[in-house]
Amino acid sequence: MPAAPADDAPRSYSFLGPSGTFTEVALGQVEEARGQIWKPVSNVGEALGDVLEGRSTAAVIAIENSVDGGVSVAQDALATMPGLRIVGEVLVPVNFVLVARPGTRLEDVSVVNAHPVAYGQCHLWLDAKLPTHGHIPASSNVAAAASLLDGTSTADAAVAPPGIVNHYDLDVLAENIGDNPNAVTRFVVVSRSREIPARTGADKTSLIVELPNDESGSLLGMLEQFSTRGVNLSLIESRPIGDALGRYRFVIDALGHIEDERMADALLGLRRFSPNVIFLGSYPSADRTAVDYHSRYNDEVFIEARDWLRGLLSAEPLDD
Ligand SMILES: O=C(O)C(=O)C[C@]1(C(=O)O)C=C[C@@H](O)C=C1
Repeated sequence: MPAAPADDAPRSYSFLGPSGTFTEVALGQVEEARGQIWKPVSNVGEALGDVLEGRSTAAVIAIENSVDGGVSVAQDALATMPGLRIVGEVLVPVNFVLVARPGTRLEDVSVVNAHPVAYGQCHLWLDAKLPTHGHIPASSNVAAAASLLDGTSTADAAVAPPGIVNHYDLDVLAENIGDNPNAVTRFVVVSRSREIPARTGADKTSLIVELPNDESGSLLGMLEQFSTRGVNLSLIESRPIGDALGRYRFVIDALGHIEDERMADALLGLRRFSPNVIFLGSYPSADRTAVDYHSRYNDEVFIEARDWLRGLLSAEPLDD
């Protein structure tokens, strides 16, 4: 295992680069990262590898977009790289421009370079304005834009964040090309620390859960672990496990903290039920909205019920 850095050593944060990405904007919202080392990397796997192997204290990665859904590359990496924990989340409003080399006109564009998640958020506009265009996937939108100028791209244009013109000498062919003007991307801070952020009352718990094989109703059985404890979910997505057709794992965000009795009890239920539960972390939710739940799922109600059971088992004489 890599040696732990000294307490006063500068901390390093890996993020999808180069400079100018939405991921960098997200990192800017992470208080602990201010004044620390920011390390641009080429992809999510490299960012998480940096954390696992001790080259970085933490990584910031995109995990969910309000238009395009879960970022599957990030979900799959978290499912298959044991030892990582989510310790925080931030939300970034996203919108996009189409940029090209100076002098290019919109009608000259036949191939567009874009990160797949950004492309998924702009395809209505692109299909309407450039119906015959082709798409080349990029590692990030800023990398797509930069490659138009360094001679490495065969594309005519790139989808990029609006601030791109502050970094590169490119023409903006169109603004606000996102399909939804209110699009938001959710980013998570991933670390190797086993320390769970303190409970705030406005928390999320991220999990990956597999279902028992070939049991009818097992999806319902998994959901019941949450519903019978009054735990609400804010995200549930299936991702293929990859070893056979029809085998999926579920990526879940549940509202609450592992120290909430109802969440702890749901986790115990999941652990008994599922062949594989990965606890990815409990952390304050970005919108700081207190978790709403019925009073019958208060901590006190769980504690009282446990005391009642203990009382039934004890040899103490009954009170009159
Ligand atoms: O960070 C960036 O700017 C990216 O290009 C990556 C990314 C992503 O990975 O989802 C980030 C946010 C946007 O929603 C689209 C793309």
